[in-house]
Amino acid sequence: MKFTKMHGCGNDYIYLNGFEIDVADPSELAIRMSNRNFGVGSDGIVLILPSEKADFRMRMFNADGSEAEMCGNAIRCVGKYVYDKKMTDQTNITIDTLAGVKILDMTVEDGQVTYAKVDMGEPILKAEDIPVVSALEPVVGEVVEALGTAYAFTCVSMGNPHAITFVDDTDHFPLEEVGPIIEVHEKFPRKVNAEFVQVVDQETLKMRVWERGSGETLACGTGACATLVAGVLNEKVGRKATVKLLGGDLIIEWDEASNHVFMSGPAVTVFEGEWMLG
Ligand SMILES: N[C@@H](CCC[C@H](N)C(=O)O)C(=O)O
Repeated sequence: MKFTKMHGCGNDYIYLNGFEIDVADPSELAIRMSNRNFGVGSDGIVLILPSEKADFRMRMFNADGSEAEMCGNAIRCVGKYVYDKKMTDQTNITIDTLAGVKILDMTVEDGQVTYAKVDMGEPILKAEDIPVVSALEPVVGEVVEALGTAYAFTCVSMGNPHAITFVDDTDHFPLEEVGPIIEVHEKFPRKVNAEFVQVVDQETLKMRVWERGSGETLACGTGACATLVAGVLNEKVGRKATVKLLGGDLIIEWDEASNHVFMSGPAVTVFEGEWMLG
């Protein structure tokens, strides 16, 4: 089975062409392929499929086999995959996800996509739709305790759930200890992606993420979008900012007129391979 390894800011997934192959159990395959010792090694897998609603459809599975509604870094790579492999000759395409149809505007250099801007749609701020158990609306300052410390979270869904808290220093934050506790906290009925964010200035945020189903990753596109929204709601940042992640930078804008969030960032192909284990 042929696969392509790609990343967006170091958030790496294995891309499978669902036009050519039929994957019977993607959850189980995600667990095996993502394993960094016994598999290819990745944060999860992504299936590229035909769609009746859009130009293409994507399904993404975290490293633990759980399916996520949306993935910001993967959707840029799906755009690159279909353009570079000549499955489309358009640089403006639509991709169907469990979080709705998203629109991509791709930059091509020397015949290949290097960068894409994605209309990520409107952020979801209603507690029951995120979902988070909270009486707040929007959910700004929901206190969740982990290891004896109370964290004030702002909760935002970009189709998938995020909980964002602001810290003084992301570099020295004990993410491996706090992240797993927040991910499965009872206030988050569908679990949560947890973002720990340092404000650098009005136009720059630094973020580390503990992803639902994958643990710490080098970047999270939906997480960067949710973080910018949280930054605006907490009056810490303007409506357009650079979100600096361990694996690179994303530019995020929350447009006031449309209420849509736009994410811009790179998409990179690392290698192609053949999976021999069935
Ligand atoms: N890394 C992704 C998000 C992947 C899904 C997430 N772990 C979830 O379960 O919601 C991104 O770039 O958005």
